[in-house]
Amino acid sequence: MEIILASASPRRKEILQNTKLKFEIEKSDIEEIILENESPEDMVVRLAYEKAFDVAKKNKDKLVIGADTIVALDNEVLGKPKDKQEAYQMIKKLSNKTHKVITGISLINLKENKVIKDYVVSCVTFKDLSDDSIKDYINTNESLDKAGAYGIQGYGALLVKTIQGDYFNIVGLPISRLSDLLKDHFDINLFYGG
Ligand SMILES: Cc1cn([C@H]2C[C@H](O)[C@@H](COP(=O)(O)OP(=O)(O)OP(=O)(O)O)O2)c(=O)[nH]c1=O
Repeated sequence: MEIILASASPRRKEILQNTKLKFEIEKSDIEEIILENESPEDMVVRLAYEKAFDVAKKNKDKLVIGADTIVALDNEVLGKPKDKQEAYQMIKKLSNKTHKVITGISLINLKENKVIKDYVVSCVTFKDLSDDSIKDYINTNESLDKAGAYGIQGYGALLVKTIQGDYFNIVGLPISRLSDLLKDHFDINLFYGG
């Protein structure tokens, strides 16, 4: 079965490219709308599904993979900051606390009427950051396209005290869970690619 990753994220592409899987990229153009009274977990699962479904409609015989990542501090969802000022506020909020990074994944093959939805949670504890170190981080310019305004794969690693759970989930694609879902539901083995 041909596979499409419904994502414009270079990180997701890179993580999946570290396996033997052959896939194409086709990005979805859904609007990421936030609904009131929706839990962070429900939200990422819904958005991952909407991204995958948008691409699956145009590719009914293919298997489409969608994902969405957010940062949740208590019950507040931190998505991508709109500017450096908001990025600064987000990092300040995360300082000296533990937050969840949640990635929703959805696998859709409309021909076989299969829709799989799941999510993975990792916990990240930030150091007690000084205002100067937050400023230094914002000046790296890596905040703006990332949930929670940081990238653990870059300078963001310097903000982190500990992590619990799957590192790749924090970067945007929980490859270990995805591998289980592909095997269990589609008989696809990432060690071999097919
Ligand atoms: C917390 C964290 C997030 N991120 C990224 C992962 C996601 O790409 C991004 C969250 O945005 P998403 O909306 O999940 O994804 P995207 O817009 O980049 O790509 P697409 O919707 O086309 O699939 O934040 C990191 O790269 N590192 C981190 O440490």
